Amino acid sequence: MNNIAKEYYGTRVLKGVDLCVKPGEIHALLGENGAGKSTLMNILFGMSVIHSTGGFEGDVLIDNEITHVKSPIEAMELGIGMVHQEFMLIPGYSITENIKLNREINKDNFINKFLGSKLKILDFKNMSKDARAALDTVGMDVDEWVKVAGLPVGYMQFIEIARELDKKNLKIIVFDEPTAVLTESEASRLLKAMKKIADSGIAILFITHRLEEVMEVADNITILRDGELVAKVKKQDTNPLELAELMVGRKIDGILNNTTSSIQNKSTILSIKNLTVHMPGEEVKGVNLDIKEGEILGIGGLAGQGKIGIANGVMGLYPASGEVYLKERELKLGDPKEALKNNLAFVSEDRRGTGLLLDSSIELNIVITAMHNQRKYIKNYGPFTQIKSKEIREYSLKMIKDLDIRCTGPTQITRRLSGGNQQKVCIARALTLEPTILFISEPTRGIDVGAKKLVLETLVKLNKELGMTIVMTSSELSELRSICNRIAIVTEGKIQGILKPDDSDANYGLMMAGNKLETLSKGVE
Ligand SMILES: Nc1ncnc2c1ncn2[C@@H]1O[C@H](COP(=O)(O)OP(=O)(O)OP(=O)(O)O)[C@@H](O)[C@H]1O
Repeated sequence: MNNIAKEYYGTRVLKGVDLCVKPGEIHALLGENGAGKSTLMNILFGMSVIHSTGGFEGDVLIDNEITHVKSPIEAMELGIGMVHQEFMLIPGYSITENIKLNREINKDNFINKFLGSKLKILDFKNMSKDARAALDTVGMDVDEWVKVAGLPVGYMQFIEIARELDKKNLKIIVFDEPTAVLTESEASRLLKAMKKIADSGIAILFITHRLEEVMEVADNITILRDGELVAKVKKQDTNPLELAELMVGRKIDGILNNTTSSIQNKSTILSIKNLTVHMPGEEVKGVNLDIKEGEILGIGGLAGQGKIGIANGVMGLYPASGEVYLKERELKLGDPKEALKNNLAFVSEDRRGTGLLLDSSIELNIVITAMHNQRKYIKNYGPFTQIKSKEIREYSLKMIKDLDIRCTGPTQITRRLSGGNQQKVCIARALTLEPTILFISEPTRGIDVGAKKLVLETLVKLNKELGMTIVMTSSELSELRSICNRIAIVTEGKIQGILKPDDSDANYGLMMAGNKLETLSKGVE
């Protein structure tokens, strides 16, 4: 891609960017939230958001030929593939049917010989063979005829990749934060699969915020900042700190280490008893957990083991049974309004379900739930209500600064923000409720290294200054260990045990693999 420039509604978001990827290379594309990575990829894929907003300048060359891709279908025909962050699989279909969707193999039979090709039947044997080959490349040994519904979320990513690999003309494949939903072991399997794919001559464009992964697999790295190309480096000539500094344009200090205060004398604020939650792929099967007032409790564990289901169950988003007590009051399960009424707030792990009002301003999105549920920022004069616009503006500006939301200002509509910045608006919206307990899942998913620290710092600040109890679910152990007082590990839908943030890596590994470590972490519970 040569000298690419793009404007959205008068704002330049790409300014003369070059990106060159060779066959068989793993090329990392890095940049802060809003740096322009997705926009560059949208140009490569010929997405309509680009054409409908005035197109772009510069040239895209594929195999040295200027090729302006007009649509995603054309991109696919040209051998450009994409592994979506939001899985696009059909749950009721088997793995093979998903891999071969729209590229089914047919065979002749007695009837179609006479009545035409429309009556050909599916050639299951050859479809199976192709699916198996693609699954083997990504190192997935699950049966290829198993239904996708109910498989752990970690598997979905591998099926998406297998589907791309099965397209025989694939030349370049874009991985957009592929490990964000994976656990550490799954992520390392994915990185291995990426190397194997690259070895077969397919180029990989790797977008990630995890710099250690870049150091592990990338050959070359392109870094964008504010829509400009700031550096092209070879992996062997750099290190994660330098990459982080190139991305944000300033010195970065290490991940914060919260000096966790003792929770021993604290009383229980939320008591969960025998909770079961029917969340597909994240079933909770009898969780007992006491959450202490004013603590930051981490919930960790491998994908598909149920850690994600706990907050979703308590907040009433999935059918649940068992008992949950807020102090002495029993909460009605299965009703999201009940949770909000009791001043519990939730930042979901599900990016698609974040429910932003995409055509409304950042400031309205930040305050809307608090306005509706708590009558905050509203003044009543008899039958009339007035919105406190000045206070909303001031508060939004503070949130924009605290969470480093990259935008043109509080009135910008959220649709025009990058994915990571939309995430930050969701976090700000939950914080505005000043909840008694904040459930926050995967708080830094999709958020760049610089802003990650800010988000975690904001959580610590709210915990310390307002005494907010926080329950944070994350697949990043380092993140849990950096700010939590205690970390509950979930395996097979139950709490396997509770660890201290400074317990050894080996103990974390053992517990996540399902071992009971009774003698560990005395005094933690
Ligand atoms: N549809 C749109 N309309 C207007 N502006 C947009 C649109 N999509 C993106 N932008 C703007 O373009 C800039 C680059 O955004 P982009 O999504 O490319 O960033 P990114 O590097 O992919 O970020 P992230 O890591 O958060 O996904 C941002 O300033 C964003 O606000």
